[in-house]
Amino acid sequence: MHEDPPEFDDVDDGAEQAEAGDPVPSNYRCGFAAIVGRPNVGKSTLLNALLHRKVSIVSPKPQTTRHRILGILTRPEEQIIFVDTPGIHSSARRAMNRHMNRAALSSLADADINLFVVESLSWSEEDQRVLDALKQQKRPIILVLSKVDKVQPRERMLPFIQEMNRRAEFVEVVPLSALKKSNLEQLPSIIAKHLPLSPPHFPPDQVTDRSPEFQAAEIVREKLTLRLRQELPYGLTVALEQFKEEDGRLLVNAVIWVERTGQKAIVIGQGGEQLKEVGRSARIEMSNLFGRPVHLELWVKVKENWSDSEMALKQLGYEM
Ligand SMILES: Nc1nc2c(ncn2[C@@H]2O[C@H](COP(=O)(O)OP(=O)(O)OP(=O)(O)O)[C@@H](O)[C@H]2O)c(=O)[nH]1
Repeated sequence: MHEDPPEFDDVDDGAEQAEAGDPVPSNYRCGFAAIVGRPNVGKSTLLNALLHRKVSIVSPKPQTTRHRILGILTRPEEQIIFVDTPGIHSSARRAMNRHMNRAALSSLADADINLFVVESLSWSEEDQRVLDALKQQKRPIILVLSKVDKVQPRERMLPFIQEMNRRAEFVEVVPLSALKKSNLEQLPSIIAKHLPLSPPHFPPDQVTDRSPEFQAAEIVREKLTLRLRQELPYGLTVALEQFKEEDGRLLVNAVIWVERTGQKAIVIGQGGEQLKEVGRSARIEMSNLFGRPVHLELWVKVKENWSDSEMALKQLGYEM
């Protein structure tokens, strides 16, 4: 069972937003904060909660995020460019998994500060591997202990925090729940202290570097991932064939690429029900995001072993 995604309607956290045209103060700070950790610890949920906007898709299945995604938070005194990264994982046998690890590792090397996300009360060899990679970078690390809403009673956190502090020197340890939006408010100010003095890199109203087309494809992939069981989500990807506006509506055609014919039948479902339901929920989310009606057509096609072919990955839009 998965938890309901948090809502992002006009949340007011009391922080003022910067406006276009405001003069930039000389003590303005701007830089990159990478969000790193093993798969499924809640990195994308954290990014979305910090931005009050969904810029990165979320599912209960590990390895949902496949790309490096920027989420931009602009405030009167700082612009924090968050980098959501794929979960770093040890079994990187397929080309897709190697691409994901590369994307994550290059992000933490480029960041001014790293947010190391660890699920509260849960420590594994995979977490240790991420920490080892982080330590090599010699950048400040904020330890984010995610999903504290699942910890009862809260006192159980204390020995865990002590244990974590023995593993590395963190500039701050922040236990929080991105899902319940608790203890998030202080994080941007803590991060900002470690960013260089610099004018903003992006206009104040820009929230992500990702195009509307990318976001539309990701929405379809999220709905599929939420509905499909077991391994199948890892064997599919979504590519847009059409994304255009006509008479005030958005016309979107997307192809769902799977690796085998048998998978095609599973995605479509009995009597086409599954695909219809995916299309319905994706269309509703796209209409909300783009603020206009959406006509969405989905096609399912087979490209054998696309996830283990560097060439197919490139053709399907994965940066190599
Ligand atoms: N209870 C609880 N669940 C959370 C919280 N944050 C995230 N989750 C859940 O954890 C699961 C994984 O969340 P994601 O944000 O996709 O995790 P991720 O680290 O980006 O995952 P990858 O894409 O695999 O790297 C989802 O089912 C989320 O709803 C939280 O604060 N509390």
